Amino acid sequence: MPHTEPPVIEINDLHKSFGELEVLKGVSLSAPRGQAISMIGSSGSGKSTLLRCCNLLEDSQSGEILFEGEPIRWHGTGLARRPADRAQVTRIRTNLSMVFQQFNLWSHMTILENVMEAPVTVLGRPKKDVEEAARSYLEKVGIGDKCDVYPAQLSGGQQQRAAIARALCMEPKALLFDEPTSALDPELEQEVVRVIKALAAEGRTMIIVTHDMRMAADVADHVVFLHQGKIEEEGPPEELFSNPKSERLKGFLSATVPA
Ligand SMILES: Nc1ncnc2c1ncn2[C@@H]1O[C@H](COP(=O)(O)OP(=O)(O)OP(=O)(O)O)[C@@H](O)[C@H]1O
Repeated sequence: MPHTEPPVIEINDLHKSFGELEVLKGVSLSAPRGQAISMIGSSGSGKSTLLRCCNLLEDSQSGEILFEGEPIRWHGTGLARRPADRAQVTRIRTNLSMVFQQFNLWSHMTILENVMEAPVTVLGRPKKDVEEAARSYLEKVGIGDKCDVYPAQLSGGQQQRAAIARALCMEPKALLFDEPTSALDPELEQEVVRVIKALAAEGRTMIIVTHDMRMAADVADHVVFLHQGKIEEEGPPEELFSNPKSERLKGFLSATVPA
């Protein structure tokens, strides 16, 4: 029998509320290894929440989350449901590196120290090996000459590329991007988009929440359109963007894609 590899991340019928507000209303999503997924949708549709549920930064009230086929174990139900096994959460979280809109670099550390911090302190990897890897990832994202400067000395685009190098240095199974270009001036956006595109071309598993429809189309193998906490439509970018089926997606695209 052929061996079918489980997806890196699989979510089945996930429900998530903040108090009375139900934000995810039964979402199922699968991120097979090597696939880049763009997640689009109006403000408030639940994109960031879904991304944060993937690496357990948010709790959820019902539904399954699996990492490489391994289900998250829960205790409690409803609003009291929490992951039951902290060690499992830590292991999964270190395998799903997140890149945030606001970069979240440590301001008191140099760029090299920022990139080295988690692999050394969280994963306990030897400093010498991590430094070598960190320098090569900084080179890869085009800021190999910025190792010894502090974040405040860099442009937003350079800081975001440093944050991507930091995520890569954890050698994760997937990268989760939460609006990676939204805080950047348009002229700096492109340098970050180029890096993300190169990562997609390498076959990295990625989920990218974005308002940038061009990036969503260029980078992804698969696009998911979220509307009010449900997946309204999904498919390959060439189909979704040129031949949207649902009226909601048509309306969303006509409001967001420049003519
Ligand atoms: N920590 C929280 N506490 C309460 N409500 C929250 C919290 N985080 C998000 N929400 C609410 O959940 C809904 C979905 O938010 P989310 O950030 O996931 O949407 P989004 O699609 O990513 O939006 P945007 O594109 O504006 O970032 C919104 O109504 C938001 O106000």
